[in-house]
Amino acid sequence: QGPSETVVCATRATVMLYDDANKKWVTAGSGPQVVSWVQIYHNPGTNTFRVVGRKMQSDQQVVINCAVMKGMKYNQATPNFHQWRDARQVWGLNFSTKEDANQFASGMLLALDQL
Ligand SMILES: CC(=O)N[C@@H](Cc1ccccc1Cl)C(=O)N1CCC[C@]12C=C[C@@H]1CC[C@@H](C(=O)N[C@@H]3C(=O)N4[C@@H](C=C[C@H]3C)CC[C@H]4C(=O)O)N1C2=O
Repeated sequence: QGPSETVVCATRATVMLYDDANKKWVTAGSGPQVVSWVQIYHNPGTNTFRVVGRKMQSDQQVVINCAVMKGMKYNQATPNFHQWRDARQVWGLNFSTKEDANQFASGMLLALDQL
């Protein structure tokens, strides 16, 4: 979180990327598939939002740092799996509970609404 950013929402999720070449989902980041702490940051100065996720393990590896683009379609494919496209790839969030999923989705929809 930068100095001028506030946190819109924060949940646990496994961050995934769609490997278009092999038509399969892979977990983002290196090493074992672990749950990440995924936050949406807002920079009120520039009115921009980004999704930042860090693995909930010792190295806190950043596995997603993705701008929320105006007009982006946030697809709640299932109650526990939500996905969206950015310029280069498709991101997926696998939530352990519907509550976590709803919490994140409401933060994302709020962000999209303010762009
Ligand atoms: C127009 C457009 O872009 N459409 C996109 C979706 C989209 C629509 C609108 C706006 C943005 C976006 Cl992103 C599209 O369809 N996409 C985006 C890339 C992938 C996919 C294309 C084909 C495959 C077929 C199966 C399906 C899929 O992946 N389902 C999941 C799934 O198989 N899994 C994941 C969990 C649950 C399921 C829901 C966890 C791991 C794995 C598993 O269950 O083991 N697909 C997609 O979602």
